[in-house]
Amino acid sequence: MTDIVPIPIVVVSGFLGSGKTTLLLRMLKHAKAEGLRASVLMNEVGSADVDGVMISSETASAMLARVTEGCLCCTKKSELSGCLMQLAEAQPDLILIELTGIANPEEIVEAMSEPELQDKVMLHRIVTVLDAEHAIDYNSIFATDRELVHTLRRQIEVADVVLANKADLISSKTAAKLDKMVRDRNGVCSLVLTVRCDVKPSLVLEGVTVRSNASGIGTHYAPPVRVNAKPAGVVRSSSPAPAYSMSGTGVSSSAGSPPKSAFAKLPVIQTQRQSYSRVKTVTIYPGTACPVSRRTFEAFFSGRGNACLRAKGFMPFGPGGALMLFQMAGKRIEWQPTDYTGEPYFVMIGIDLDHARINNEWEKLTRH
Ligand SMILES: Nc1nc2c(ncn2[C@@H]2O[C@H](COP(=O)(O)OP(=O)(O)OP(=O)(O)O)[C@@H](O)[C@H]2O)c(=O)[nH]1
Repeated sequence: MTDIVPIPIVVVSGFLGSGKTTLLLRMLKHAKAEGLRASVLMNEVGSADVDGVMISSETASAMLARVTEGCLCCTKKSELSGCLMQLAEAQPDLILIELTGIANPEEIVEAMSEPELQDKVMLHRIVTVLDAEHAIDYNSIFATDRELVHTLRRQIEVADVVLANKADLISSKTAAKLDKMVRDRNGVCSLVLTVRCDVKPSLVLEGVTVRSNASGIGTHYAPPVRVNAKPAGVVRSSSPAPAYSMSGTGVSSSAGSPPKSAFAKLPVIQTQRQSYSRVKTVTIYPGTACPVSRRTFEAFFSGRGNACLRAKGFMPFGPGGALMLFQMAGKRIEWQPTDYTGEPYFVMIGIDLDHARINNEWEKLTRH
């Protein structure tokens, strides 16, 4: 007998700039090498979709859907089921969802349980990427935004896999603190220290196989097995030993495969709250002949504290004015070459960002 098997979904969550797109790119590369057709749903809290530009140049065979200007877990939740229906129609072997850095993944799971989606898609894994350099301090840094603190906590509590990413930037002492912080919140997840999300792809994609035909009939996908029967909202402290741990010098793995999503069939908590309250975004289009130097541009973001948690965009600071991908995460700035050929722009994301003030400051800077 053959069954129509729902398409597995991997949800990638984690705070702004932690490394979600880095992980997504790795998983897409792996999927392609394995002959898996992956579709992607990207969500950006602002109006400009920098990550979507990076993903589209990486995913020749995949279908890409984008939701911008809001968070799929709250303000844009009503769009999620339509997007997933659309992506499912193309019968990919896998759907990857990259959430905004301020999204609560449990809300996505809730939306997936809508009747029209139930036999089309199923949760495979929730993977949360942490910025190992800063994650321990989030509670104190964001103390004034209770919704955000709750969201960041839930990102860890409901994850099947937690990547403590940016391990190149932390000491072993910080790694030990991080290990404890994650384990206090989630005793069952696989927890791995990573640099640039370099993780064994099987930890995320094990069990995902090529669907044998376009209708999905005859696939060998094994449905998730719950490893934890406690209701959502309960901190899972006593639990089976994780398949991977973060102790010692880094990753260690034990025998056996990592668990399928523990969260797939947990009772859903109906929550009405927004996942953040004070995080705002500003997008600036400086024009093709940007009148400031790269150094002045970089200085524009410094000293802003929580008012600039993340910035990214495309600016003409490459050789001969070529566009470069600009990334600022955790106060660190990176520049990379890009295929993007559109108009230069950058996005700033921060707490209580004042749109008019940022615009004024930018204009003032460019007049000198
Ligand atoms: N030093 C260091 N930088 C990293 C690592 N992983 C990612 N980055 C950099 O961190 C920045 C943010 O990475 P992304 O993958 O875009 O993070 P993200 O979570 O998708 O960001 P948003 O979706 O915009 O919130 C980029 O400049 C990356 O190159 C790492 O392990 N170490």
